[in-house]
Amino acid sequence: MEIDSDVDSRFLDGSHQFLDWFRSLPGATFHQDIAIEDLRGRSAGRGIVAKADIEPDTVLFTIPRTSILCAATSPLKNLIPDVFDLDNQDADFSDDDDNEKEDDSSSPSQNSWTLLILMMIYEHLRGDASPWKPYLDILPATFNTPMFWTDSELSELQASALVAKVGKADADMMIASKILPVIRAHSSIFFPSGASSLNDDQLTQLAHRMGSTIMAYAFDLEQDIEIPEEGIENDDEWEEDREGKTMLGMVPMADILNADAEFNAHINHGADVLEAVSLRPIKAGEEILNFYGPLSNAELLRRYGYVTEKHARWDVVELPWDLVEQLLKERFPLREGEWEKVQERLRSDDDEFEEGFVLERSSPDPLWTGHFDGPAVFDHLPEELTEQFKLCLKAIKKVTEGRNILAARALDDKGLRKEIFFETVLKAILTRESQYSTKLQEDEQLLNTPGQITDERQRMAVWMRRGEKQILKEAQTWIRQELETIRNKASQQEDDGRAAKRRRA
Ligand SMILES: C[S@@+](CC[C@H](N)C(=O)[O-])C[C@H]1O[C@@H](n2cnc3c(N)ncnc32)[C@H](O)[C@@H]1O
Repeated sequence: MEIDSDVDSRFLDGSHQFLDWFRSLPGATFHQDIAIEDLRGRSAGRGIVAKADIEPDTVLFTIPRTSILCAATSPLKNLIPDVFDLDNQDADFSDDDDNEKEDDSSSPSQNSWTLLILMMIYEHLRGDASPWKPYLDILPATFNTPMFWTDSELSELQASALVAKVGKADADMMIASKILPVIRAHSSIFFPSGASSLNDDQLTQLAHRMGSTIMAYAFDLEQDIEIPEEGIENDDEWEEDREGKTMLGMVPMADILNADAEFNAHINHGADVLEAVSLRPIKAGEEILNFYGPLSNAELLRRYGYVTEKHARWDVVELPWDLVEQLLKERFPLREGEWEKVQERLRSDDDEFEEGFVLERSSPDPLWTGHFDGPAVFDHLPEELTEQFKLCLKAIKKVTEGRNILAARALDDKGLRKEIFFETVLKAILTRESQYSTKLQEDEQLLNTPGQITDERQRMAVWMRRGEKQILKEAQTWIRQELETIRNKASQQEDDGRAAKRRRA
């Protein structure tokens, strides 16, 4: 990547000023053997790199809680207390999973996510007066998340379910209903006399920028109060909350750490400080890496705007039920009107019925050292899919009052049912594969031929869709093996039956 020398020196100045500011915070520490480095050459922005070998359990840096930008520290909370008073709003976002308003981006009530956007906009507009200025200066102004992609860039995602999750329209609605009205109602606070105001378009853009920064940089501050003792297996703490239900904060320095599926550092959350600690020996020159969670590359791209080879182990692909259902309709021809009844029965229990299923490998969580102890393997189909398939057979039997012999037999005979199940899912997977406009080999060739892809967004899109196609291929191989086992077993049973007959004769 070519880097303009002016931009370059501003980038370096930004890092220096930020580090000076950070070091001056009461209670902050920054280990002498680490440094903030320019990693733009590999499209990774800033990162922290070891300058000498580092022992495990070394405190790499310490962040005083007072330096975190969140509802507990932001002066905005005292300036507009009503807006921050979540208890007295229509929607309670505390921890009620069933609260429907929680996802309602058109409701005016706030959540921890929108409040942090407001705090960041406020601090940004304060300019030099903001105590977080050197920190805000190094936060990104542009993003590589698909939210900011053009239609033509988005088309590179092809048939990925990510297309439906980009969420630009929802974000626009959230900004229009929750952010702009608050700023306009308190314009003297956001734009004190002398400060030039921003029009709605400019404010909307600023809110998008802050929202995307939070998505990729903020930490969930409530779940992490306890310091983990024995590593992080089975610990949900990396499942950072981006749905607005918990207290989010911007944590200077902790968010300079890049991350990968194999990592070597962890942020411990203490009562007064947060500490970055090495999990294992780190060699001089190695990047210090955090962990953002067991995320697929599609999810990594959606939230953080990057993809990595190691995260491919958690790649997923969605299989819509419609594809399976269509094949069942062909396999079990029914009389006019009967199929609609089957569909109705299946959907009669809203809680049980699934519109789609996620195909994924079995992949153990990383060890507390940040390593894996085994490969990710495709070795199962979702249980819920097997269950829904069986429910569909039951619905066919019921609707046809037992007239459909195949459905009735498949319900009684587990082996036959399994065979029909795998055959159907295999065909559905082949159809799903054909929804992508290029084949796996073409994507591989694109990625492996130097000069074929010059655009970073295109590279990430091809990388991500190739990962989904790889799962589809692995699923086919696994299902074919399962089918072979089932058929071998059935023919063995037939042979045994014939041999027994001969013996009796
Ligand atoms: C919390 S920030 C980390 C610091 C960031 N590199 C910066 O310059 O401000 C998260 C962002 O860093 C980038 N990032 C993190 N890990 C990365 C990796 N392994 N490879 C490439 N980019 C990465 C992504 O752009 C992501 O949205």
